[in-house]
Amino acid sequence: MNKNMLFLGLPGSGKGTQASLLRMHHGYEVVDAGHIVRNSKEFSEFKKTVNKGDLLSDSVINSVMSSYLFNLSHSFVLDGYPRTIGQAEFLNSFLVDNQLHLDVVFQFVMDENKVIQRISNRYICEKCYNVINQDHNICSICGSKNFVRRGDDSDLDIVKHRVLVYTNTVSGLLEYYSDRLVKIDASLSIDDVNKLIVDVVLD
Ligand SMILES: Nc1ncnc2c1ncn2[C@@H]1O[C@H](COP(=O)(O)OP(=O)(O)O)[C@@H](O)[C@H]1O
Repeated sequence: MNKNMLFLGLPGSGKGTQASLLRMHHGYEVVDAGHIVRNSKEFSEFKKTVNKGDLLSDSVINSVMSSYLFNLSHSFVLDGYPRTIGQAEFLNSFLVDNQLHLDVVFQFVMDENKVIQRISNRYICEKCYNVINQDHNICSICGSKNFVRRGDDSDLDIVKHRVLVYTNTVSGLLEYYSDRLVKIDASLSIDDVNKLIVDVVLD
């Protein structure tokens, strides 16, 4: 059985790109918290917090994520959830109740200045919010050719704030998951990062 995993890493460190590759090539189910938040019917209520670069409260995000967690069955990638100990504990009790297991936690390690630079140049698909690889002019998920900047990507101060929020919250999670943590150098090429992940998670 393929291993279930969680991605931790700064915004812009390539988590979404790697999750998409695992979905396309290895049939992984991807749970992308940011995507779920931006597509949720309550987004108008969340927009102010999201566009400031702040986290939604644990109770709000746990409730938004619940229905997606209920659909988890086999090999899954969690991207962007959990981000706090409160969320990790909520997830853990859900997994235990449903006889599921989180096998590996990848920490995407990358220099803050590099991710800030990457985010400043990043575009997403207007239709499905997939991150667009700059070499392509068509969305690999839905085929749309219309790309936009994300509200929370467009302002440098907000990007820096998201980096700070990540740095302040991740240390607790690194400790919580220390028994299954694997660090990867996220500044390597997309293919090389993919190989590192695949080597660990595929049996
Ligand atoms: N696990 C979470 N806990 C709280 N808020 C979240 C969570 N996941 C996503 N959000 C909200 O959605 C926003 C966008 O998420 P995401 O696209 O994953 O951002 P980033 O690229 O900054 O990691 C976050 O800045 C936050 O406001």
